[in-house]
Amino acid sequence: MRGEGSAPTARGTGPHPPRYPGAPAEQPSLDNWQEPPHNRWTFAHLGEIVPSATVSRRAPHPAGPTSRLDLLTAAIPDLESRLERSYTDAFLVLRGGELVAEYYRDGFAPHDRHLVMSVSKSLCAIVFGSFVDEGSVDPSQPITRYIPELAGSVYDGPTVQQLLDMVIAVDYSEDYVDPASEVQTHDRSAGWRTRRDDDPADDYAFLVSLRGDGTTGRFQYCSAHTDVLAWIVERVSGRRYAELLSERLWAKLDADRDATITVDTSGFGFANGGVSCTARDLARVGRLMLDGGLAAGGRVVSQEWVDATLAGGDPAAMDDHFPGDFPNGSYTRQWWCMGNDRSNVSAIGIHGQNLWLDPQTDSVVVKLSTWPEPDTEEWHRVQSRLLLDVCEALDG
Ligand SMILES: NCCCCCC(=O)NCCCCCC(=O)O
Repeated sequence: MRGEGSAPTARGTGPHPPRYPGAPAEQPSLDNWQEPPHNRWTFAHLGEIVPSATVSRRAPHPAGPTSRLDLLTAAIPDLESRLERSYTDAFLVLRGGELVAEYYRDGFAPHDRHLVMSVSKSLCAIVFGSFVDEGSVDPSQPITRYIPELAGSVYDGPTVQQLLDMVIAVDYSEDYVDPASEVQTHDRSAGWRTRRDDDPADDYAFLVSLRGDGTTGRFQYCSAHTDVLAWIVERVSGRRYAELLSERLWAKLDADRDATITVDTSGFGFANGGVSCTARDLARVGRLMLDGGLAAGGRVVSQEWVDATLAGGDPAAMDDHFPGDFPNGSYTRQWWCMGNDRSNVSAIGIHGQNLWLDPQTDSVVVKLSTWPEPDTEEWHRVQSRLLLDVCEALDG
């Protein structure tokens, strides 16, 4: 992956996959995108360079909420008001192949994409699992075997499996509302907030800057770890993460719509939180998990990978902080495992995003929301109570 087409990098983090095959060393940027040879590519990918709005072919949106909840309301009469009160934009229940219920708030339609925040992490893990399956990544190996540029960082020593399970002590505050937190520096490096002069040049450079005390084994939620996973699959394939997410997952879902992922100035997809997609397409991802890694377009990831995810991780590794009331909860391969008697497993994103699996009823529940706060114990409780009530209604 070196030489022609390798993207220039922030010092010490490259090479990275080129934005497009055959791109010269100087990659497309805000300063050169209108010039050849970049314009051949940028004119068809402008959203990666200049913020772009969607011009919907369906405008205006239908007035009022779209709601089909009748199969659940006998068991949960106040379902619609609970969805409203928990700032739901989209809600969907799929049992086997049957669409049992669907709800979209006023102003949000089934074809609208919604930011899924850290649900993106669980999508990344599926892509990552496909690389493990084919033998190009070995989770027992040190992270620096794949990304030597991480030598000297917190990632110098831990294994890939520890990265997947987030059991690395890292100087990274995941306090979303603290301007001094690392998660906000991470956001700025990735183009999610206005840059400051001394910020790392891009997400790769941010990852290289992270430090820790060298201990492993205790769960510490850290969004940066997912971007390292994405970096690893980029490095072993020589392809951009956005392309890998498309080829290895999205293209196999028979999805209604393309998903999107935000990119930084180097074109690196924000694997930990930057995916947007429709509720129905996200439900297709849940389906493939319950179907042992098989999607409409063929096998995505092995049954073994899926089984290991659904089996859960080590509850003893968790701190007391698990979203909702799940004392036996665990985290493995970028999924939250509730450790309850239903064996629920979920992809979770701040502000109320859930891709919730209920193996007992072979059901997937998607809830996409816009809670006014990113992440409070109380909101997680409200959300998980609702999701559990839906599962219990499906039992009946
Ligand atoms: N800054 C970019 C996006 C970060 C998205 C973070 C996210 O969605 N996190 C989910 C946290 C889940 C619950 C964690 C907890 O309660 O411990």
